[in-house]
Amino acid sequence: MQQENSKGAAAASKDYAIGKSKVELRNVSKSYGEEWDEQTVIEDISFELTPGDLTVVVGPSGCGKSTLVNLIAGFERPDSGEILLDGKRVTGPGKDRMVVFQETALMPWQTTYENVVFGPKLRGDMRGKELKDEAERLLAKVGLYEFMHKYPLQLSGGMQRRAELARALINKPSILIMDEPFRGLDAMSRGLMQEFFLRLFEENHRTNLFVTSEIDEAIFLADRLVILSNRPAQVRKVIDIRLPRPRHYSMLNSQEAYDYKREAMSILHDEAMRSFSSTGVSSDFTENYTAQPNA
Ligand SMILES: Nc1ncnc2c1ncn2[C@@H]1O[C@H](COP(=O)(O)OP(=O)(O)OP(=O)(O)O)[C@@H](O)[C@H]1O
Repeated sequence: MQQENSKGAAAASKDYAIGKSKVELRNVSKSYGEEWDEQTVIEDISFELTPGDLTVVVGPSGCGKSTLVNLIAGFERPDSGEILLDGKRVTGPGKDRMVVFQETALMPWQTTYENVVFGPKLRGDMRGKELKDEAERLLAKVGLYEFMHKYPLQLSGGMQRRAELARALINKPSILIMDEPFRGLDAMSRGLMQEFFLRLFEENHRTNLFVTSEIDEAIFLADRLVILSNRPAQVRKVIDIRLPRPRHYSMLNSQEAYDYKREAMSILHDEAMRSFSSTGVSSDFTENYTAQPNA
């Protein structure tokens, strides 16, 4: 539940109380298409986003991860089952659930600052000096203070993702949802963004859902890893990742991280095999394919 903070609290502690919501998915299913060509994408999924934790959903390409995001964000409705936010059923989108997508959603004709203030200004949630101060505080936090008057196309890919984060955070969401936000960035920018995002998360431990298809990224970030099957997506396994925080990339070389990776890879490998055999890929290929964890 969103808490009000006492006046005059420091910015960091002001952030700390925000975004500690709980999300419960109970037996959620979703299909698309008409009865005669119906395609079940999500099948009987149940798990929780626990308050203050970073839950990472990982699964094979096309298994239904974005559909899951759309359901939690309220852009889509489940066919059966329910999604609860702090015990209240989700029936549509809301600023309490902000989503950062893999494609940039920044408006190219507006400056970075204008993009960040757009939502609260439109809704009239904040205005004047309060809005300006909050936008500047967040832009400084994501390292874009000097770039606030630049247009999105004048920013690098990593900077655009950080601008999107500021644009989401200004709404003080109860949960932050990230749908493969670093996909498409080059390896160096992706690594830097992962570390940057972790620092941001570890500052206030906002309830967070992060979707990815990269195992290393998943283990590096997660408190809890939810591994999905091929479509229709079902939960194959939930693994608590107990690597210490604050995290550093070197931790991915530890035995503990290796063990997590091996377990997750083995499940995803089984899913890949099931997918190959159902599409008739030759057994020569499937027998020769083995997952090689490389922590
Ligand atoms: N609105 C829709 N109408 C019809 N089919 C849809 C719709 N949204 C998603 N699908 C189908 O659901 C399946 C899962 O798509 P989704 O984008 O959720 O998977 P994903 O795991 O996020 O994929 P990727 O790893 O490629 O990002 C796909 O077959 C897709 O075509």
